[in-house]
Amino acid sequence: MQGIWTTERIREAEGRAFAVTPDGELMRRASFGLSVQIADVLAEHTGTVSGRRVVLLAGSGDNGGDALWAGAFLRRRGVAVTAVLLGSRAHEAGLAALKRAGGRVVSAEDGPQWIARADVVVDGIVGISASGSLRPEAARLVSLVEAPIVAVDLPSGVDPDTGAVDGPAVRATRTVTFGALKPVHALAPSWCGEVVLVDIGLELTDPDLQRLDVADVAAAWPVPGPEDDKYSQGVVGVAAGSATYPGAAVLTAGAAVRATAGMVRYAGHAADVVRAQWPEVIATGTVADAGRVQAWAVGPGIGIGSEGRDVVRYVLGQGLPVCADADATTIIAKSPEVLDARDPDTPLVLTPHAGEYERLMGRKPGPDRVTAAREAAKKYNAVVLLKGHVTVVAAPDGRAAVNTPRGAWLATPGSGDVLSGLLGSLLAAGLDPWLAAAMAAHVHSLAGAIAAQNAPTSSSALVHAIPEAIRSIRSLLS
Ligand SMILES: NC(=O)C1=CN([C@@H]2O[C@H](COP(=O)(O)OP(=O)(O)OC[C@H]3O[C@@H](n4cnc5c(N)ncnc54)[C@H](OP(=O)(O)O)[C@@H]3O)[C@@H](O)[C@H]2O)[C@@H](O)CC1
Ligand SMILES: Nc1ncnc2c1ncn2[C@@H]1O[C@H](COP(=O)(O)OP(=O)(O)O)[C@@H](O)[C@H]1O
Ligand SMILES: [K+]
Repeated sequence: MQGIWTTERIREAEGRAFAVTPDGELMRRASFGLSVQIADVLAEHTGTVSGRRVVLLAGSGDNGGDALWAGAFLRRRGVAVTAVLLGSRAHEAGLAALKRAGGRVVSAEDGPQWIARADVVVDGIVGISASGSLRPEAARLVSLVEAPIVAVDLPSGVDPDTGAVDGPAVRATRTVTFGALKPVHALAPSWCGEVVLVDIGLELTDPDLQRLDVADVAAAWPVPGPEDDKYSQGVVGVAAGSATYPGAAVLTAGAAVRATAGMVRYAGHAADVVRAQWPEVIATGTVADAGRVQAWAVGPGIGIGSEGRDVVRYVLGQGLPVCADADATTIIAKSPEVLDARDPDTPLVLTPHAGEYERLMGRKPGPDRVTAAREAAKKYNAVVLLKGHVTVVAAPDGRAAVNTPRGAWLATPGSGDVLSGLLGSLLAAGLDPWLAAAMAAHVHSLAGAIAAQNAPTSSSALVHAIPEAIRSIRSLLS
């Protein structure tokens, strides 16, 4: 698991580290690591380092100080460095170091002519003490940049703790952060670009947020053993689709088929279509006739009328783990009494997108999606997987995981149905529901990238890419 810490926790850890390190040492470590990364981006984009031009956009705080010190290190490698000073003041020691090393210092007014000729621009405007989007002077200069941008600690203008952007902000090619990952790095990947973590010796435990490593998913993915049979791996029940939406049934059941070697049962009006597409599925017309399962995936395409409501109430009443998706979330929002059928100790995973979240909570998720997911998890005593470009998974006990996407090809109809089939099969295998949801999101986005290969894809292709995604994850173990 990768740990992610809020800026408040980072500041506390920095305070502890300050107390036991010589003055300026943490910034020296940070800015040296930063200079190495700036040189790397220079080499990647221009082929060389020496003789290239770097412009530093330096704000008034320590973030600007990091940039100025990194500029001084780059001077030693023959880079022409110009600092454009923003804000009311500049980091004194950093400014002196850059000047000593032969760097040029100009005012914001003179910035544009230097920015126009830069090979790389460094965003040292603001770091973890940021509030709000870029101020007008910084925003104007950033809008002129055509060169790749290396962001110091985080892209300025993006909220460090939520990743929200509500005005001008920096879009970085690479973000070089120090000590530990902050929420912005997981929640705003399209603003951060590639994120590189430089160790400056901070000590942090008990992360506020987590992100699954491939190795975590590989280690926890259920694999049949010699003693297993088709039942013992966990039978997943799929209650999805309808005469109007048979595709939802095919996709949800198909994802379960592709994600597990165990049995998949289907119950609903699309039994014939499901059987035709997936002959290995045992399909029946109603949930009551489905036979024994170890978990249910319910909701995609079932409709939100009384029949759908009865289906949701039935599966919630079975004392089994349930993934309630799509129409099932709307039914729960509109008729919360269906939850009375549930034993509160049995796992429930809700998988709303923003619109379904609004129905469940009576308000939009807003810019702080982690808090939004945590609040819904508390309210429903359920794991909540909040869908979007970045998916957040929160448990009622406060654990939260973030899945950083691999592109946006999953924004295609039916891809949520695939996610619920995947998740249902992991619940049936007996995994902790929070881990199951985070793993499903991870494999879903990897399968999306495999299916897409940088071109439009479809949810059917996504289903077929699931084994390849699992194979590539498990290849780590061999
Ligand atoms: N501590 C450590 O151990 C280490 C810390 N390190 C580094 O320090 C950084 C944190 O530095 P920090 O705390 O000095 O604040 P920082 O983020 O530079 O902001 C400063 C000032 O910017 C302003 N400002 C605010 N919002 C703004 C906006 N939207 N647009 C424009 N300006 C805005 C506001 O000042 P104002 O202009 O209001 O006076 C604010 O006070 C951290 O990210 C890392 O890079 C590393 O060296 C490793 C060791
Ligand atoms: N822009 C995006 N980038 C990455 N993933 C996305 C994006 N938009 C949607 N997704 C993912 O695609 C899936 C869409 O699910 P959902 O909204 O339920 O769609 P549908 O009902 O069509 O299946 C979710 O897993 C979501 O996280
Ligand atoms: K920055």
